[in-house]
Amino acid sequence: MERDASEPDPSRSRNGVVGVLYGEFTDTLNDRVRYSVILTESALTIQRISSSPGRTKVVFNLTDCVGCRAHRGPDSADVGAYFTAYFYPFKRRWMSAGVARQRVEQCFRVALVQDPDANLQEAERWAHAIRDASVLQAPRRHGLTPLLELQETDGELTLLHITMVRRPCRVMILVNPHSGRGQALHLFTGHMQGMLTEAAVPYTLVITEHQNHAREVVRKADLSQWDALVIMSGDGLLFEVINGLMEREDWREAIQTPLGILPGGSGNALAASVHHYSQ
Ligand SMILES: Nc1ncnc2c1ncn2[C@@H]1O[C@H](COP(=O)(O)OP(=O)(O)OP(=O)(O)O)[C@@H](O)[C@H]1O
Repeated sequence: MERDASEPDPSRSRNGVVGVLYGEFTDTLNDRVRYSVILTESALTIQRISSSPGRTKVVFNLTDCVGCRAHRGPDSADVGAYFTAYFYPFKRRWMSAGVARQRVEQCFRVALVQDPDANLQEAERWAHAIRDASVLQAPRRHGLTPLLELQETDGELTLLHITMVRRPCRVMILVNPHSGRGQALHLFTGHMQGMLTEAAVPYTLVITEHQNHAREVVRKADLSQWDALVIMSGDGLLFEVINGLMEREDWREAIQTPLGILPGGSGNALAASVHHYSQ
């Protein structure tokens, strides 16, 4: 008898969870600690394999995942490979009632065989699958472009199919190093740079050197090179960037460029209100 397509495929099901991928990997520091890892369309479920009962299962929502990469370990004699997923889930703050996004890194060692290349291939397969699944959970965040497949019949257009295509979101980041009592650049290198690397977002950093520098850069920039302009500063630099865009001959298109603001100033009223209302 043929299996109903709507029924879960039992070969991809473990502990009642239907997975896109299922694997067993070891802890990065201790080979004797093993985890079962299940990737579904919406979550990564990690369970410590242990004979003693207890709450060892952790579920990460893929909407909180910014990226995942496969890599080798620091020891060249190690045949194992690794994949690391980066999550920013909401968590309760220490000694506070509020919640905030906090970074969680999950790294696994893949040592299925003695061949390091085969292990790396498996780690890459996982990293790829986790990235793809998280992109589909948060298409706008990952810069997915919908491709519409249309068919023309007797002058009428019919939509056949929508495919989401991923292309890297290229960002120009403008930082005023004097902003926020000189803290903006430090905040960028200390926090933002790492997150951009984890999310594999290619960016160009512009550190402003004088008043109206950002305005000139934006006025002259080839905007087809960028998917977004992000300002890390107080409110002043954002106004410069908007003025620069509005002074261009192609200002009608230019002002459509997505703008972002990261709080780097002392007051950050605009960044706070924009981010508050976008939640
Ligand atoms: N390298 C620079 N040297 C001097 N002035 C700069 C430089 N880069 C930008 N500026 C100017 O500094 C002004 C204030 O910048 P911004 O709003 O980013 O910081 P801030 O005043 O520290 O922020 P906040 O108002 O929140 O304290 C901007 O209008 C900009 O023209």
